[in-house]
Amino acid sequence: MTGNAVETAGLGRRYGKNWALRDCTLQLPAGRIAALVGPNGAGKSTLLHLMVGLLQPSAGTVTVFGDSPAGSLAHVGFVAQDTPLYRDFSPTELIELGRRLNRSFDVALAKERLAHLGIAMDRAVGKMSGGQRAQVALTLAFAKRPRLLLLDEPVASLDPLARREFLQSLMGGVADEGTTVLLSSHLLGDLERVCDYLIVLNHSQVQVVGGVDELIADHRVLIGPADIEAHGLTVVQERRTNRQATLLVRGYDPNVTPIDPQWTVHDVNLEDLVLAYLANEGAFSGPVGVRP
Ligand SMILES: Nc1ncnc2c1ncn2[C@@H]1O[C@H](COP(=O)(O)OP(=O)(O)OP(=O)(O)O)[C@@H](O)[C@H]1O
Repeated sequence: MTGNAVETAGLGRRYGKNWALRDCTLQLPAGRIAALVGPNGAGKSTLLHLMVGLLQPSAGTVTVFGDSPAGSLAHVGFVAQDTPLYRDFSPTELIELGRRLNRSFDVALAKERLAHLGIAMDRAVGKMSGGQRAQVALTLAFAKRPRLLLLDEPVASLDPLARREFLQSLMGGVADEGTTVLLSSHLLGDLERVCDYLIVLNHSQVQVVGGVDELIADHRVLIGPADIEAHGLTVVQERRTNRQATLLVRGYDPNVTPIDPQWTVHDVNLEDLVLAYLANEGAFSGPVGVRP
């Protein structure tokens, strides 16, 4: 599938005088598994709620597969942070509800997944553990066979085994169906394993957006003696001790910007990259590394 699953332009949402999300312009290309990361209160849930039309923008626009959020709802699966389900309903009843509400609802997939997870089909979800409830909510979202799956911290309440199972089925599902996924989480290690696109929000604004491979390729860690500089490079994060300097830089190309040979150059991983940007929130006011 080509094109963008989601496009936002100047999107913002305000509560009173405070912006929960501000001037957010981004594209999420179809078929990607995207990580949405940022500190508490950065605006991640707000962005997801705007994408499904649960919130209305105070500024700007958001489209999903070229349509309004309301117009594209049939193609979107959403699991909110608190996995809201009808607490008195059992999985059997929720599956029946899903089938009646969505013509494409995959009853067999839902039943198989819950059986595989050992979840009681006739027990009210209100009596289940938080992790089991999360699994039921995720299963219902999967079974809708959406083109876009929006997940707000879906693995937070899952145990390590369940987390791995969930992430594997997520990758499998996307490979099979071409589903676009946007997944908010604080677990950077998990995200690194499954995501190929990254959106970093910080203080209500987009700080980084782009393909993970392109972003990794565009950044390097330089390590050298404490007293040398890296002239001509964009430094995202700089740490100096008495003996050593460690810089995370963007756009390093040895053919364009020769550096002091005392620097050693190292690759970055996603976790280092995200943490460097989050630690240096003031340095960049708009998105960087935009190469979908
Ligand atoms: N209903 C509301 N009324 C007032 N302010 C709100 C409301 N919902 C969110 N906010 C504020 O908007 C900002 C963004 O909140 P949001 O829930 O989108 O952040 P988040 O990145 O999802 O955070 P977390 O990682 O803690 O879930 C926060 O400062 C929050 O206090």
